[in-house]
Amino acid sequence: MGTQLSKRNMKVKRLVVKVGTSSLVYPSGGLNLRVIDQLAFVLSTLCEQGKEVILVSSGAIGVGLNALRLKERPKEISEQQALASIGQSKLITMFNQRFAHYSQTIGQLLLTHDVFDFPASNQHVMDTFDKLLARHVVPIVNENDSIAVDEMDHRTKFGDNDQLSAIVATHVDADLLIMLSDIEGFYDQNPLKHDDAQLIPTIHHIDDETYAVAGGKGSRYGTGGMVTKLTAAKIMLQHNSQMILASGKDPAIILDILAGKPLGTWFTPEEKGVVQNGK
Ligand SMILES: Nc1ncnc2c1ncn2[C@@H]1O[C@H](COP(=O)(O)OP(=O)(O)O)[C@@H](O)[C@H]1O
Ligand SMILES: N[C@@H](CCC(=O)OP(=O)(O)O)C(=O)O
Repeated sequence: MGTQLSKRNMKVKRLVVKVGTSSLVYPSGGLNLRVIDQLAFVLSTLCEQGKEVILVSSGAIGVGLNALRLKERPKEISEQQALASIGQSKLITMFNQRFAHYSQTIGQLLLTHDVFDFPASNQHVMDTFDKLLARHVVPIVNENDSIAVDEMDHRTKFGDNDQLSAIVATHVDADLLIMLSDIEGFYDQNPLKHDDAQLIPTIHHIDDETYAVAGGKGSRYGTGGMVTKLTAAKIMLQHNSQMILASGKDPAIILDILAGKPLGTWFTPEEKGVVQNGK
């Protein structure tokens, strides 16, 4: 546990932040305006400091459910896709308002998996990211839930935004992926079921043993639970990059993470996992 007290070495120019539905939507269904506003403030501040920031935001279906006052996610795909269409436009409107309050321009990118599979479309989406970042705009990314569907050999779904955020982060060569969830980090057992679960501060390798302690989702809005977060971390490690899993309750945590404070769980290749002792 010695690393808990040491500052992390964080040199980040290009950053991807992923925020899950559980951080954006209250258990009762309403939008968490405080979190949205703080995210807008923190990410705008980082842009002002010259960093390049991409936000991958979930929430389309959760916000759509609330807009129609539905308590349960409908089973039918077309119903879910209609909800995503309603929720995504409300969500981006809210982000637009809050970022505008901090004089920050945003852009919306709704992606499907095939974009990354075909070289020309992959190149185009990369060019779009580059142009937006060069103009100090924050791209806000989600899966295009209203049209994504898998058929035969045509794969358009990512399945979950944890993997989408890692795919985006590796494609744009981000220095760091910060994954904000409803939990402080990765624990040695599911903290919802075990009171004595311990937070693991640093992970260099993900193997079957790591997956064995990853449980399912924590709220009715979450999708993948810890399994999809580990898969995202694995994608980052394979790309010799890093991810920090931390709580999205207070998005100001992003500033502390970038300052090197040992918060959450740091998934990092061994050679990058250097800490500055005593600073
Ligand atoms: N080993 C573990 N460490 C931390 N959380 C775990 C673990 N196993 C299962 N979980 C659960 O995973 C949940 C986070 O996943 P999820 O509900 O999908 O969140 P999000 O909406 O942020 O994507 C936590 O609330 C927790 O209950
Ligand atoms: N694209 C979906 C979210 C999928 C997803 O992975 O959700 P979450 O587990 O809350 O990050 C939506 O916007 O509702």
